[in-house]
Amino acid sequence: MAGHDENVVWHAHAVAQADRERQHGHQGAVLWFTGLSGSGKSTVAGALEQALHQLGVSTYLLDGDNVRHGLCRDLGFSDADRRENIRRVGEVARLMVDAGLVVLTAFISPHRAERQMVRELLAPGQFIEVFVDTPLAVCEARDPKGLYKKARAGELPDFTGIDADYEAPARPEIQLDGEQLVTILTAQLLDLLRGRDIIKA
Ligand SMILES: Nc1ncnc2c1ncn2[C@@H]1O[C@H](COP(=O)(O)OS(=O)(=O)O)[C@@H](OP(=O)(O)O)[C@H]1O
Ligand SMILES: Nc1ncnc2c1ncn2[C@@H]1O[C@H](COP(=O)(O)OP(=O)(O)O)[C@@H](O)[C@H]1O
Repeated sequence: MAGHDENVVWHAHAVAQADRERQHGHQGAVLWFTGLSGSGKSTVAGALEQALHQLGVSTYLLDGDNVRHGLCRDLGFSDADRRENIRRVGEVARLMVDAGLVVLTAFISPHRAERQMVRELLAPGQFIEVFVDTPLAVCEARDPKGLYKKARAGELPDFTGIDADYEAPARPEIQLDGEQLVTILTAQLLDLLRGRDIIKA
């Protein structure tokens, strides 16, 4: 893969992130949801996006299932491919934060190192790690796509939580109890965004 080219120079544009944020009436930030398959990342991120949209906040939801149909369609689930998946999504999220959006991402993102890599792409306070903490047994019982069943049967190798690692965040900005009602979890996240002055109180 081509690396950084010393002949390519960063161009500072006349309209800056702060100008775009002023126009939106809120700050740009990324809410980085992480958790096991079936923990509720997409569901909670989707409910929060709907609530934010109703409040007039400019949002975008990047979801693993969808991104893997396009931007990351060439990637599988080896450690190297997951890393590249998260790197690309991190870069896209960074551009969207620069555009002044509240970005929600829903990726398993199982490794601490990759989540830290994305954190370091963003300015302090703009990366909010949301750990959707749902026990493996609960995720496995939900199994909406039947993937745990396949993984247990040995038909889906490298499945997170079964035969691939999930490293829980040590210090997420917020840890959600994934067995609580989605409305309660959404309210907790709205409080966090207000408390951090990302959206208006
Ligand atoms: N081997 C393996 N391990 C984990 N997940 C798998 C696997 N194979 C397919 N899937 C499906 O892909 C979704 C996870 O994709 P992500 O892009 O979020 O994964 S990662 O962050 O790169 O680890 C995940 O979606 P969610 O259930 O929404 O998390 C699964 O539906
Ligand atoms: N807080 C919750 N309480 C009960 N069921 C939930 C909750 N959050 C999600 N679910 C259900 O769990 C399943 C997995 O949720 P999903 O959002 O697809 O998880 P993920 O994106 O982490 O894979 C879905 O069937 C969803 O309806």
